[in-house]
Amino acid sequence: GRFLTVDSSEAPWAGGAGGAPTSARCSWAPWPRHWPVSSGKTSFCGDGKKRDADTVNSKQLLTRLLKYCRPDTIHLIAAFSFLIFGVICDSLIPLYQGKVIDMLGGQTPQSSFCYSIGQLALLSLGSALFSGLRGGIFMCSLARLNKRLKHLLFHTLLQQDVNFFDENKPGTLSSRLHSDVDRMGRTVAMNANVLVRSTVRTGLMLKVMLGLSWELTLLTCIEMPLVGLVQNKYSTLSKAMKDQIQDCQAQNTDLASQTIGGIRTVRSFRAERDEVRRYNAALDQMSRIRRRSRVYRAVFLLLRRVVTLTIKILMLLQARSLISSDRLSLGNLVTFLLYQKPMSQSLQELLYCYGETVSTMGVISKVFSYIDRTPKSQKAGDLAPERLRGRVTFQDVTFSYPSAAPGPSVLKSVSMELQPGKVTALVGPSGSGKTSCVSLLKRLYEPQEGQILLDGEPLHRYDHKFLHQQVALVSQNPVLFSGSLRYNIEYGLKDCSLEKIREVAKKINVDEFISELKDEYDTDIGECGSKLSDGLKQCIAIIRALVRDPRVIVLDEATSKLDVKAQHTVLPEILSRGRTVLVVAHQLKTVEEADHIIFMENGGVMEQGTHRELMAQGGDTTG
Ligand SMILES: Nc1ncnc2c1ncn2[C@@H]1O[C@H](COP(=O)(O)OP(=O)(O)OP(=O)(O)O)[C@@H](O)[C@H]1O
Repeated sequence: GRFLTVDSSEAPWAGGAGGAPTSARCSWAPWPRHWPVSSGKTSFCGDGKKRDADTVNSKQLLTRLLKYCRPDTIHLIAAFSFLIFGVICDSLIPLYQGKVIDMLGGQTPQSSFCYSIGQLALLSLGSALFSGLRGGIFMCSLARLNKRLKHLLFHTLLQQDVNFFDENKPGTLSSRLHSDVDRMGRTVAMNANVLVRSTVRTGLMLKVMLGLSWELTLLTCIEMPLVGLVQNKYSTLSKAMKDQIQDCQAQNTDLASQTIGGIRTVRSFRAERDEVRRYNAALDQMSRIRRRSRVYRAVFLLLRRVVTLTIKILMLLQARSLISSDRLSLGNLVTFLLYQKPMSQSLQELLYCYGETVSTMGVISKVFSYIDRTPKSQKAGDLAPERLRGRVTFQDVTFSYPSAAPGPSVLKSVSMELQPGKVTALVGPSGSGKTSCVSLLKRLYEPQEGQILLDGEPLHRYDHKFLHQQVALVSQNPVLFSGSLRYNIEYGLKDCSLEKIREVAKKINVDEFISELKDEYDTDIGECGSKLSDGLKQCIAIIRALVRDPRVIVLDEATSKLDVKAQHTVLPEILSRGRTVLVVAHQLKTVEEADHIIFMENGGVMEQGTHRELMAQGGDTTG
């Protein structure tokens, strides 16, 4: 019935007599007034100004996190009420147990004994019932909070500019989205839960214990500051270890998913052993960090145990003297001892919770920094004209990838024009900047200088959806998603009928082939289209572009995997309706039929003209 759903390795107090808050991070203060870290670098000994800033920052982060719980306010009020009732029952149980033990002597009438047993049973029942209700409601609220945060983070991630994904690896982002958000939710739920439960319980128990023996209570309370001193040191080390483990975990996830995702390449190069070795090396590094972390933990636990045992011995000596001087009955001693363990557990829970919160601050601040990140690219406008001609103009475009090291620009003052109803070919050797031009045309990046115009208007003035519907790209290796053929074709379109898809498929001669498949357009294509041939993948990508009826279509070696017959069927359909067509190619001889050819080299336009003109000027430098 405990809501504190930290797994046993993380919640050491749950481990019985030997349980000690291994991660409780620092001082003996019952509740944190100063979070020692937010960025993960500061310790208790940091300078005052930095600590104040961290404190404010941490408070803001926690307050903000709590705000996300608002939709569950009613549930949380109910859960906290059950929590308080449960704690009251819990705290009274040892008192009644002591009473019953004192009655075992034989002088007490049977009816009083039965009455006390009844009270004890009622309290136990109440404790179990309230704890169960509290746990259930808290769990539901936590699940809802997690869902809310994940939804928000995923939504924000998808809004980011492409450069953000160049800088952040998919494995790291996925780890933030899943494990970090889970941890954030758990921290806030645990904090609130433990704070209320342990504070109420500690207060009630302290009152009863002081009534039984102030000397023994004092000894019980001395334990905490002593343990706090040891924990203070341990917390700093443990925090650094946790950060390292987290980074290492993200790297390992990345490595494994890259290898599994690229299994075909791995297999074809017989690189399985190398990959296993690479993964093993990563695991070894992780083991080394974990081992060091376990050693710190073992030393900490040992020191803690020594303190606890010393206090226990002192308490037994004191109890003996109290009993022999008739200032304490045996029943009262049993009651005291029954209180002592939950009491120190409560304090440990508070400490653990404090430590867990402190170590989660870095995670919370990282997740919020993603949620708060505003895309660096210019906001899209709302231009969506009914008629678009499709004239594209590059005006003195200079561009470097933001994630690249400083160096010469990838595109240097590129100026060119793509005319409606004409096929323009962008030709050049590898690395000359052709794909970069296409990426800018699709507004995946923004040029640092110059601008790109569509029908005379800068691209950023167009509505985001409209622009991507009007400017379609078909690449050599189109990215398809797991799901059906139809899902992939109508990807991102809300109102695409099967008839429309069929119509386009017929025009490029693949409808018959698809209709012969078992589930026709609902056929599952496997992960990333792995069940399709490369040629069919390109056909699907072409249909996906054409059902949008774009005015500008970019073919980045898009028909390279189609046979000659298929190419001759597909191309007229692409060129129809007076579209602006941009074909990207490496060699002049593959674009003989283009109306206009732009030859690029080293990020600049070297020459342009018809095929005949360019051949007359010296031909294809790429051979
Ligand atoms: N995401 C990126 N981040 C940093 N640099 C990049 C990125 N993509 C491409 N580049 C660099 O930009 C330059 C131009 O690359 P681009 O892909 O535009 O050339 P390309 O002509 O299309 O080559 P290819 O024909 O081989 O596709 C290259 O030096 C490349 O290394």
